[in-house]
Amino acid sequence: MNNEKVSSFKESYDITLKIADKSASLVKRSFLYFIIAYIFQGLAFAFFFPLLNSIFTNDFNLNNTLFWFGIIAILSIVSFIFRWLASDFQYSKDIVQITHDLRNKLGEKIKTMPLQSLYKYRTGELNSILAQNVDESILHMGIVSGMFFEVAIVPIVIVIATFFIDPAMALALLIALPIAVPVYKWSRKKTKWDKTQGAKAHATLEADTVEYIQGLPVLRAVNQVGENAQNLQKSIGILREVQKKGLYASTLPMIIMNTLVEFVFLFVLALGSLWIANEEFTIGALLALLIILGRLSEPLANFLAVSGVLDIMEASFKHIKKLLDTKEFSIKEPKQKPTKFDIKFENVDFAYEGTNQTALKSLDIQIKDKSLTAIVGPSGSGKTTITKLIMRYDDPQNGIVKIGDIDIRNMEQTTLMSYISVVFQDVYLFDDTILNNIRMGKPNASDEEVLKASNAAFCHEFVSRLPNGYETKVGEIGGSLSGGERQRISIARAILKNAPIVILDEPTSALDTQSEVAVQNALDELIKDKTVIVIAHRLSTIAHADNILVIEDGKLKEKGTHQELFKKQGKYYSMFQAQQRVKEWNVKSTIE
Ligand SMILES: Nc1ncnc2c1ncn2[C@@H]1O[C@H](COP(=O)(O)OP(=O)(O)OP(=O)(O)O)[C@@H](O)[C@H]1O
Repeated sequence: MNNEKVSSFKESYDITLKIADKSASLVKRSFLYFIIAYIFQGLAFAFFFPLLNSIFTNDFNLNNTLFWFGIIAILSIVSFIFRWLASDFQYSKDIVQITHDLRNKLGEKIKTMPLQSLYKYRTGELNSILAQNVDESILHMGIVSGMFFEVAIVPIVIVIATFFIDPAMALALLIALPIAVPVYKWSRKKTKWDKTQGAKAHATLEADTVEYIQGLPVLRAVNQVGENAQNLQKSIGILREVQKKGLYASTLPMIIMNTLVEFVFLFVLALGSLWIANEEFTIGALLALLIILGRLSEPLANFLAVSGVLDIMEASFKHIKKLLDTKEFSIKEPKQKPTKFDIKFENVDFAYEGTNQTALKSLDIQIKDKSLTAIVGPSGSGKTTITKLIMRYDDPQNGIVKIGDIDIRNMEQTTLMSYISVVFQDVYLFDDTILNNIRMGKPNASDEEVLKASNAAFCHEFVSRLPNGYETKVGEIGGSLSGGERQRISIARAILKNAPIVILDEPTSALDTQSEVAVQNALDELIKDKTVIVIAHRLSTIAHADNILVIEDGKLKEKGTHQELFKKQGKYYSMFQAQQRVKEWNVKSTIE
């Protein structure tokens, strides 16, 4: 448990500046002001010795006393001004701006990073980085930095300044150091594990909760609600354990530190009394020493109480940095835009990260502009992977994917995606109005354009039956839209987008016959004059395709029209025959 490495202050400082990014100079300025403020405060404390000595002396001199009062007052005022200037950064809009910029930067990263890298994160994890970690790192930094500089600088300045006034007193002040430093280090080490684990446990709980709620309908269907609730319960239990340990870990060092301060107090009092008795020390000096010790004990205890926050910050920083460091797609120069929309795979090899199995092997395929191409093949043969690479899910390890003879790596991601519409089997509807759900295909579309697309996708009739028509919120009607209706909304989106390439992951395969006819009519509208790629599971639906690509084990096995492939009596033929047999068998068993 205690093997967690505590970062050095230099490491923490560097990562802080990296996170603050273009506001790094504000952070540096604030830190510098804190350092100046606490140097002045330390000096003010150190001058308590001459002040109290001049008060508790036999030959009291008012001018002398006022002089030291004046010096302390000036130092305190200067310290106050610099603390104010440093804190201005904490409480002013700067820190909120850094938090805002960081969230935007992370959001931009999520938007542009390869989907392959994105999918390694669980939804709840990203949630937790954007919402919780950003606040934990930046906002906490503002609060803790002042405390940290106070504890780190004031004692050092006091000891150094005292050394020039009275070396014996400086040594007396140092007696707490050999114990305080190890207690601090021990405390940091002890809380480190718990805080790191705490952040992890929070992120896991959040991810488990999101997944549990999202998967609830499926879990209910397979009667596994209780089983999965156990997982969620486990995450809750782990968080409780970590929090319990965390509290224990931070309380013990605090008690020890407070006790230590009290012992140092007693020790200095005893030593001071002895020196006074031997006339080696004045009452004033002893009083000054006790005042300084009393003044130091409070920030020391406070800092120890919040030093665990440094670990929380560090854990948050690490999560943020990992996300920021994720590789981005590099856009090759010169950036280009295609004028036609045929698609080519030239000798493409692709393996998913973390697997040693190639999903696509030396794949060469050509999809003609404004043609309908079907991709068929056994489950796991690589059909979906082909469509993912067209959308630049990730770059292939070898080979090139081209649209209109241009390497897609020469296109901006947004440009590339503007050329492609996708209709999946599962349609995701956002919790917004039906109108806005369709408008997503073209955010600046007028209401008229949206209605036209809706009509073309055969949505109008069922939308008119909804309580508030197009203004009905998807959340309000819950899951009451049928699969076919959801499909048609997604087709309306695609019609509105009017992209030259359309990818269909056989959207009708899960529908009943009536819905299938409606969706098919909508699709016919969508694919007019487009480069269309259909991932087909039921071969009977793609007999009319201009070209059929048969994929097996990540390679192109056959290509041609239905008639050509049928005549060839190869893989396609045997797949077709097998499906026909299943169909006949289904019909027979229904009749019987
Ligand atoms: N995210 C992923 N990580 C690792 N391997 C993956 C991932 N997605 C797919 N694969 C693997 O890549 C290979 C090709 O998968 P792909 O989804 O392209 O097949 P498919 O032909 O579309 O299958 P299906 O018809 O069942 O949808 C399979 O071996 C699959 O297990």
